[in-house]
This record gives sequence, C-alpha cells and structure tokens, in this order.
Amino acid sequence: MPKPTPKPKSKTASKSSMQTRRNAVYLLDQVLGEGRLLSELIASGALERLEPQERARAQRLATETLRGLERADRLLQKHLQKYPPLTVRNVLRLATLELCQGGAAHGVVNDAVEIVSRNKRTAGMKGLVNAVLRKVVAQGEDAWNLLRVPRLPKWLRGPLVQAYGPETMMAIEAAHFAGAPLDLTVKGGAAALAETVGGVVLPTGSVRIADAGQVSGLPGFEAGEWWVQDAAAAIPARVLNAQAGEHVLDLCAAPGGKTMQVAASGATVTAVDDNPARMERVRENLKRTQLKAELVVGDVMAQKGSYDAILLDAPCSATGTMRRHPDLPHAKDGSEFGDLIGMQSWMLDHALSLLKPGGRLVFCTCSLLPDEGEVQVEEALERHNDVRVDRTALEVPGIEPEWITEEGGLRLRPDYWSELGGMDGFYVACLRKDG
Ligand SMILES: C[S@@+](CC[C@H](N)C(=O)[O-])C[C@H]1O[C@@H](n2cnc3c(N)ncnc32)[C@H](O)[C@@H]1O
Repeated sequence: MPKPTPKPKSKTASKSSMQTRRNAVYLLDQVLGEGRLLSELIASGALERLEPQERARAQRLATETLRGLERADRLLQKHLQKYPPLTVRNVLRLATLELCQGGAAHGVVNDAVEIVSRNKRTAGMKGLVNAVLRKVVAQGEDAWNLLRVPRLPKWLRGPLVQAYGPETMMAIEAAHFAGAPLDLTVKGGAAALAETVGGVVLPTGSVRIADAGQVSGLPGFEAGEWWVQDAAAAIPARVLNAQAGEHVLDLCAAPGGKTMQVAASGATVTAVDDNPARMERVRENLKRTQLKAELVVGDVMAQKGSYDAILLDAPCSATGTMRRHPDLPHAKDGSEFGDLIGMQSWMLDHALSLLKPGGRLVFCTCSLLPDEGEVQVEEALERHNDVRVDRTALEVPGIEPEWITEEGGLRLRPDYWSELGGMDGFYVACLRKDG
C-alpha cells in the first residue's frame, strides 16, 4: 500500500514553532545570564503573549535544556573554537537538545538559524550556527546518550558530596536527570483516584502519575478532589497528624499544599504567609478544594497566640526540588543561603514560643543542605531546654527506618524510591514542648 503523503507544515505552524523556540531561548538567556528563576519569569508574565500550549512547550524546552546543559555543552565544545555570545550559545544548546531527543533536523536547524538571523547583533553568526548544528546531526543521538549524567555546579556539588559522599551524590544527580512524575495528594480515597487517573498509590499515600499531560484536564480537578504536591512535600503534614478540634498554625503557608492537608483533617487552621500574591493562590486552592482556613498575610515573626500544633515550612535554598527545577543550580550561586539559614533559626525560635505546653511543632525545609535541616534542629535543641524531638511522630505509613537521622528527624532524598520515580529532597522533624 502506498504511504500517505505527509501533510506539509503550514507557514503559520512553522512560524509558531520558531516563536516557541525563540521564547525558550529568552528563558535560557534570563536564567543563565541574569540569574533569574523560571518560576519567577513565568509568574512575571514572560511568556504571556504565547498561546497556552506554546507557553507550556517553551517552558518545557527551556527546562529540558537546563537539565541536559552539561551534555549539550560537551557536544558543542568539539565544534566551537571559541565561545559565541550567550544567546547564540543558548540557541545551539536548545537545538542540540532537540536534535539529540529525536527532533526533526530540518525544522530544528532552520529555526535556530532564523532566531539568530533576526537579531542584528547575532545575524552574522547564522553560518556558524548552521555548520555546528549540521555536525551535531551527523554525530547522531548516540553521542548524547554516551555522555555522563550531568553534574551539579561545583559550588553546590562540594557541600552535598561532603554531606552524602560521592556515590550518593551521583545517585542524586541521576534522579535530577530523570526528572519528576506528577504527584497528587487526595482528599478522599487514594486507590479510587489512582484507578481513575491511571496512577499508582505510593507507600505514603500520594498518587503518582507517570505521564500526566495537562493537570487541569485530569478527572477530579474541577471538583477539588486532589491537589498537586510532591510525595515528599506531603510527609510533613502526615507527621504533624493534626486532629479535629485542634488549632493549628501553618507558618509560611503559600501556595497552600500543606494548609489543605491540615484543613482536610478537620483541625482549625490559621495559615500565615507574607507574600500577598502567593496567599491569593492559597485562597484559590482552598476554594477549589472546598476546604477552610483563616488566612493571614503577615510576617512569621509578628505572629502571636498559643497553638496545639504548628507547621513551619521555612523559606530555604529549595535544593531539594532540583529534579523539578533544573534552573536553580544555574541561576543561583549560594550567596543567599547564609541569610536563609539565619532566618530559619529565628523563625524556629519564634514558632516554638507560640506552642502550648505539650504541643508539637513540625519543622521542614525542601532542602538537601544539612545546615537547613539536621543542624537547625540540633542547634534549636541546645537553645531550648523545654523542647525534645518526638521520634514517635515519624511512625507514619511508608517511612523507611533508614531515612531517620541521628537527631531524630527525617532526611528525604531524590534518590530514594528510585524504582518508583524518586521524591523531592526534604528535611522534616517533629519537636515537642514539655507539658
Ligand atoms: C517553602 S514555601 C512554603 C510552601 C507551603 N508551605 C506549601 O506547602 O505550599 C515558603 C513560603 O515562605 C514565605 N515566607 C518567606 N518569608 C516569610 C516571612 N518572613 N513571613 C511569612 N512568610 C514568609 C514565602 O512567601 C513562601 O510562600
């Protein structure tokens, strides 16, 4: 039977794919040149002019390029005598990623040449871009697959190797390179939802979907039956184990993943965050899930009162989320981490002062750095004679004994559950005030 003739790509379609790639290059320029995070760029409307589908594609292309940046650079370095300007390098990096992931050579190379030609400062380099990408095509996709798993930049790799050792570091980097599935926290029965969405129930009760597509299109979204939350991020509220009738203070609450978990337990929740825009997202999330919490836009340090239980999800380096956010190690250099570590200990001290005698506080950070986890708890215990670590709080389904640390907290790492698709890095500990 003769093969059907492929439908020629319309001019509009090819123009829009070029626009999408051009926007992906813009994102790369901002992350790698200006140290901006993708989440900030998207929130500030960087891709607003694109259609939703193109926006998602531009974001995905930039994210994938950052994930494979080291491999792209290694392949390109063979064909470049000196480094071209950053934006040209980013065009080459993006095109290399696409070519090595099976992108159609003709479209990818043409668009790369077109993007460079449209900019007066780089137009003179279109010949170079064309020649280099032809060589990448000639090398084939295998050249990409033979390269080592990309490593973190030295400024971050150093302290993590010191904390976990070189072998674990490589396992963490493999988890980062593999990326992350979509995890949902479910208000009702996890098994029923897993069946409906074609996912699996994880040992800690979250539902995982390997290839989710558009989140708002999944069954149960409109009805507010679940919310997106990495399985590791769902553990702190499970450790807090709020009960109906308790008054719980949720500090640093936005966008509200943990607020919704605590509210779903039937406890009375006061949620605090100092970012009004992010607090708006908590409001929307509560509305969609039909859950209730009192929302306070304000500083943690200004809070007063006395609570049965407190959840403090302190602002941190977010180094535990790099498998979802591969821009972070390229946009940051660690210079802000000292201030964050200082803020975490002040917040922890103030939060402990708001706890009733006999009450419990769960401290957590989405960080891989012990200075933002284990060390915070060890030092807080030295400062507060009336506080101890509650190890029994960690008796939660799915928690493995080897995740428990010397001081009695929980160290979660991206290389855990590797056969299930990993988890974000997190630190969680439950502290109890003497009665
Ligand atoms: C790790 S995020 C919280 C995530 C949230 N708990 C959840 O589960 O969805 C940290 C939050 O701390 C907030 N924050 C930072 N400094 C703060 C402060 N001094 N007072 C109150 N909130 C603060 C930020 O606006 C940010 O929303």
